[in-house]
Amino acid sequence: MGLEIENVSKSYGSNLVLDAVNLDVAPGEFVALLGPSGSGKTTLLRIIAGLQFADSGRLLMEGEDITGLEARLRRFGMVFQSYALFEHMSVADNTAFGLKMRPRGRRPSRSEIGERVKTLLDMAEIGHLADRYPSQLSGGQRQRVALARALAIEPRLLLLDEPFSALDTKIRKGLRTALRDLQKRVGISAILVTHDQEEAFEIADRIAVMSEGRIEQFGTAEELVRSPASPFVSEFLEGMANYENQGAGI
Ligand SMILES: Nc1ncnc2c1ncn2[C@@H]1O[C@H](COP(=O)(O)OP(=O)(O)OP(=O)(O)O)[C@@H](O)[C@H]1O
Repeated sequence: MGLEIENVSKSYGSNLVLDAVNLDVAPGEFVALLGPSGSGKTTLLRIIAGLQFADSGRLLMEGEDITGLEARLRRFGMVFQSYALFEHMSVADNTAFGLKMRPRGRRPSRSEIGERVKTLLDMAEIGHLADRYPSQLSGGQRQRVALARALAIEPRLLLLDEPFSALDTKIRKGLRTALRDLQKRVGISAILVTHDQEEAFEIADRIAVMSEGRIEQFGTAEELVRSPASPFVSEFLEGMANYENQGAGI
């Protein structure tokens, strides 16, 4: 069942930013929202997160209507480009934060929290950094902490908005693999916003190509390349490939 997005529209004044968007994400599936700047990717992700609300349409998570549910009640994990870690807390404490904040009845014991944090940090390959502070980490390591922290609360869905775009090429590639492995091992559904075709193709099971507030095509990388649904999709993918071949990209 996963996440179902039905006819979601959103305008800012007279600017229609999302135009009756439909999308479904299966349990355990990794979906990328790929498109040029201004196509509505971030707005759609923020609506899924509950940080913004659609003007019309519905969102269902595991069959539950979450359209009007506030963000903190959705149990979604989030990682953004500049994810603010708590600078005065160690990596382990940052990761444990969401669990420690739970009301007493739903809070795991100290030792359970410790175990879960250790497992996640090991899975994110930063177990050896548990006692460090964010200021002592590289950008890539910080994003690994952000990822472990987002997953610690056992979210129903993982939302990622250009999480690696501030990092350099080599580190980004390593993180893509780490993200993909972690997501599959945890078995969670995930949605990644990116304008980077290589990133989308490498990580996602299916890719939604967006343009001007609409999903032009939703399919696997192979489907998009083999049978693009519109001139926009073929031109967009071609443009990206040329850009990369010239050595200008990624
Ligand atoms: N708070 C806002 N108020 C007014 N217009 C907005 C607001 N947020 C976004 N927009 C507009 O909505 C459109 C879609 O923006 P959005 O950030 O969703 O696109 P995007 O595909 O994520 O782009 P980018 O890759 O540059 O982040 C843009 O035209 C943008 O200017």
